[in-house]
Amino acid sequence: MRLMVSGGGTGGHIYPALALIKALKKREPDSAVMYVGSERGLESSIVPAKGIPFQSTRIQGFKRSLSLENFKTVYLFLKSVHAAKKMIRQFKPDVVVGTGGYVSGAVVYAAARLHVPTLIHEQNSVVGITNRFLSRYVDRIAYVFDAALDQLPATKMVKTGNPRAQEAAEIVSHFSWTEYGLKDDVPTLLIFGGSQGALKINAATVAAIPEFNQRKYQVVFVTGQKRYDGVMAELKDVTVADNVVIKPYISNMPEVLPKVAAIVGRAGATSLAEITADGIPSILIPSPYVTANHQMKNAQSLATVGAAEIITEENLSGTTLLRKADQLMKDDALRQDMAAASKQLGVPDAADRVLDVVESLKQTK
Ligand SMILES: CC(=O)N[C@H]1[C@@H](OP(=O)(O)OP(=O)(O)OC[C@H]2O[C@@H](n3ccc(=O)[nH]c3=O)[C@H](O)[C@@H]2O)O[C@H](CO)[C@@H](O)[C@@H]1O
Repeated sequence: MRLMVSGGGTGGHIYPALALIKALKKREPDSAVMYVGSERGLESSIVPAKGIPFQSTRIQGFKRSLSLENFKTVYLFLKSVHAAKKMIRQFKPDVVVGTGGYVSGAVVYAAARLHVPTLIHEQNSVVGITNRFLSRYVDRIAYVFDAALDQLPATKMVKTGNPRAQEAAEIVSHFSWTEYGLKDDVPTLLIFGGSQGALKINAATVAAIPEFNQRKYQVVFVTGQKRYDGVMAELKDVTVADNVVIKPYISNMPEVLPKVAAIVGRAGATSLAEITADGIPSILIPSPYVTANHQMKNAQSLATVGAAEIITEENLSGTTLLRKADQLMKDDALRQDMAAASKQLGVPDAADRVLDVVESLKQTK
């Protein structure tokens, strides 16, 4: 198999693509892979660091208001389609897969124009702008939430789940909290605001730290790479006790997650795929800044079955965060019930399901 994959901008689009590549390499070790990302997205550092062949192109998103920048966006899109066609002619993929983000718009569109079989993966319950555009041109659409069904062409849809769920479910973790200076026999609460960190979650956590210092559980607070210095500056005069650790980013999340007792986080689709694959209880604070409030819908799919609790960003403060965190961390039975409900939603063979679709597309060539 020669597979070209494109997805980017943010971790939620990149990690499913990487999980798919991992599953392909396991199934067909001789397969060749090319990842095409944007020059400035997170993928330009994450993907090459994994030793995966990576090519990039310059691209940007549309501004919602009428703006001259939008002419530049169209220009960069057309230029990227041209560049992607060149990459496709060179690499000669059997199939091209897009996992979302502007860059995948250009690459998958280019592939469809060149009559290379195409598949897109939609992680969310509300379809993103890129996948909405691509849905007219691609051969198949892999999806996670049934809510996406009536937003896309029914004949192309295949339910697969999110490939990252399989990576999370299959990992044999040797991670120890001692690597963070913490203990392995104390329950750990992981707080993180998606792949880039979230200002409001960071502010509430900073406010709660003096109280977390007194708790019998441990707290790992991940700020987001770019927000770390700001958080540390705010905590300049605050004592951070031994049971609290602050990190800018966790690069081995699948290893860390199985050792986590509960999560406080955003409700990005890829995070939720991991959380449910591992069966982890969570307190979700959906980002209100995303298309059609889709994180709230993602979060509700967990909350309605008792797998998660929701705090709206409006109601988020150090006090509300602490109250919910205490409730969960002090009640082992509640955590167990939520964990079981969470696991019910997991799709631990999602990557294989996507690969099956990829293989079937190759046959159509
Ligand atoms: C603001 C925004 O547009 N967010 C979207 C973005 O979120 P975002 O990029 O935050 O995506 P998710 O929360 O879905 O996934 C984050 C990914 O980053 C990983 N991670 C995170 C922190 C860390 O320290 N280390 C690490 O590896 C997580 O394990 C996960 O694999 O893409 C998702 C699609 O999947 C959407 O549902 C989200 O609405």
